[in-house]
Amino acid sequence: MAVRIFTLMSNRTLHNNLQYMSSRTVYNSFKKITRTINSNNVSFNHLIHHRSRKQYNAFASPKLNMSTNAVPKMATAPHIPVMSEEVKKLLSYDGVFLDMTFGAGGHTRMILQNCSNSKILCLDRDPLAHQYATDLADQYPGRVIPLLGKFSELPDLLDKLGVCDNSLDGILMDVGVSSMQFDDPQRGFMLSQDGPLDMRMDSNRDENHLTAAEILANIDEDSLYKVLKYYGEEKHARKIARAVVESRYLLRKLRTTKELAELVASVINIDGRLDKLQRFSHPATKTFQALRILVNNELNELDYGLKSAHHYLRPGGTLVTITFHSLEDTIVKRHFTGMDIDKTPDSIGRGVAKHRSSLTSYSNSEMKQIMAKKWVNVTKHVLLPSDEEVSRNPRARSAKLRAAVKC
Ligand SMILES: C[S@@+](CC[C@H](N)C(=O)[O-])C[C@H]1O[C@@H](n2cnc3c(N)ncnc32)[C@H](O)[C@@H]1O
Repeated sequence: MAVRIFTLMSNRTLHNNLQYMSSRTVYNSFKKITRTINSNNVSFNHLIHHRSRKQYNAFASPKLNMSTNAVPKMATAPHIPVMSEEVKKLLSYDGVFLDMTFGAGGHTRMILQNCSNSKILCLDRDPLAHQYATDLADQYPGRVIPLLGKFSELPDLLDKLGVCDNSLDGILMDVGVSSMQFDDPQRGFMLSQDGPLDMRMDSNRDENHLTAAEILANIDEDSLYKVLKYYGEEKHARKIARAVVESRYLLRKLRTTKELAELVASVINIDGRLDKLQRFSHPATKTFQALRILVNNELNELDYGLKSAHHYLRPGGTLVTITFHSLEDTIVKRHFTGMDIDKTPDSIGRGVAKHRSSLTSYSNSEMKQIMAKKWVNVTKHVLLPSDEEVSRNPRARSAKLRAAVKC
């Protein structure tokens, strides 16, 4: 059986994505990773775990008196929506919205309650989140349309519903992993508790979607090094990549989060690092981040999602994005500033410098490119969560919010 790592990923999109990292070598390494994984047979026998579902039912239950202003408690809320007040201000008008990252529906619920004539299309790639959206649709008849799929599947899903281009009034993308995904050891994102090394946001939705364990069992050292270096910004990428490959000969294949976390900790030989809040962070945190991005093809998906958002928003409609690490924020920034995303920053700089030295003004084609602006930024600078929010919900600490209106 041929196994594809990146479904629906054209070479062009992959190429564009990797340009963000300003490195041609990463692109080449990914071609190699894709080839390596294409040539392997794997089995898919993971089950979807519904533990978090119970939490959600408790959270969504009318008995808990879910008002918009109520801050859900950690013990009951499966995911606390980040920068909700800021999102509320930016999307506080009636219309048809698209929540591209429904999760546990915290932001959607806030929009439904704040804008009583609004309707919301609710997309998520995770079947568990989709089930939550279906439950919410029962609570708000005729106002919520649940959609199961990835950003790259959005055009097909919207086509089936007859949603036209340039028609949506507002879109939200709160990218990354939800607390339901993080906090369930069976999903494989967690460092502190053992579980299968899975990391697929889609669970078993696509039988060709490889788990982290399957990738680690097949990837070559150089490709893994590049994944860890660019997606994880991991200083010890080379050592870790070598150890993972060598472990195949010494141990049985890496199968659990604990096995990987221990291997990384033993290799880089530091007890831990401090995060932004000066809290202990496990030495394998960056390795886990890199793998998660790879398993879910997150940067390509984000690039595709931003293009689709532009396509379906009406002129004057607002897109709000929340990202959680610099690689994602760079992609959003480059879309919003209209930087030519097929060019690296270096090549743009060199091109302009060369042009300026030979001519005193911009050429017609360059001028057209400047005029063809797609977005106008609503927020002058990136918005960050307040100290109060971070102390209430430490997971908000690295959030960055940007908003732009479609031209
Ligand atoms: C941070 S959570 C969103 C939380 C949500 N705003 C809330 O208030 O509960 C991110 C969600 O986006 C989903 N997601 C991430 N990448 C996606 C993609 N490419 N396509 C569709 N959903 C995606 C994840 O499955 C996850 O449920």
